[in-house]
Amino acid sequence: MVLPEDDDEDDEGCKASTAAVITFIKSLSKFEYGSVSSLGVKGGPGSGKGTQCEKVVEKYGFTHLSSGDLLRAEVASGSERGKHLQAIMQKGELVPLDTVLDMIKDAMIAKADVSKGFLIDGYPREVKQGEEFEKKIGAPALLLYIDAKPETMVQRLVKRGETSGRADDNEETIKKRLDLYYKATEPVIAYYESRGIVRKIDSELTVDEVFKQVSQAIDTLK
Ligand SMILES: Nc1ncnc2c1ncn2[C@H]1C[C@H](O)[C@@H](COP(=O)(O)OP(=O)(O)O)O1
Ligand SMILES: [Mg+2]
Repeated sequence: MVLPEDDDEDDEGCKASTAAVITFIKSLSKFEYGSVSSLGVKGGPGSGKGTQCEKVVEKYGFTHLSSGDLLRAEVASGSERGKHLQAIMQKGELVPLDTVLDMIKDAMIAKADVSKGFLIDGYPREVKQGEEFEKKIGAPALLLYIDAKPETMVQRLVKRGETSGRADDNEETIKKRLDLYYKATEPVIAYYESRGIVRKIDSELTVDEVFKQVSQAIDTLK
């Protein structure tokens, strides 16, 4: 899936300054926050990533960056890129690699001076995205793997769909998203597992019990 050419209009002009800011972020996070510069949060749709991230933000002062939320905000803006993205997301497909990474990068730059760390929720979806993230931003300190059974995820999403207004919280799209999740995400988990940074969180429990495990994982970084 390729975006229209004119999306890259100002790309060249921005590249140099973006690179400088990213270098600045990296040195800043190393200097002030040790290794807690970015934390990946993975798990299937409906596993509870958003719910847990919200609690981490509250307790640890991290900034929550959900790739899905960033994309939905772009759609809500009504831009040409947003319209194109909406069509892809409605089908339950993955949006182009560079688009998501650029949005995450921009959001990190915007919060670099006020954030204690970043929760990168729902990204990378594919190993290739993970490699791109490391090239352009840096390796995550930890990967929280929010693990729930497929039945649990479907059940939670159907329920969320009653109030979320999300175009993709309907049963047909949910099934597609779960299929895609298992195909694309398991290699991603394996990729980070080989580096020893995955912390598996049992998300079949209550929100608070899940959060206890999440907190323990984050506390090991201090
Ligand atoms: N541990 C838990 N027990 C019960 N419901 C939960 C839960 N964690 C999250 N939920 C609910 C909240 C949402 O309505 C729905 C999906 O959660 P979410 O945080 O939006 O998931 P995700 O961001 O991984 O898609 O399930
Ligand atoms: Mg979410």
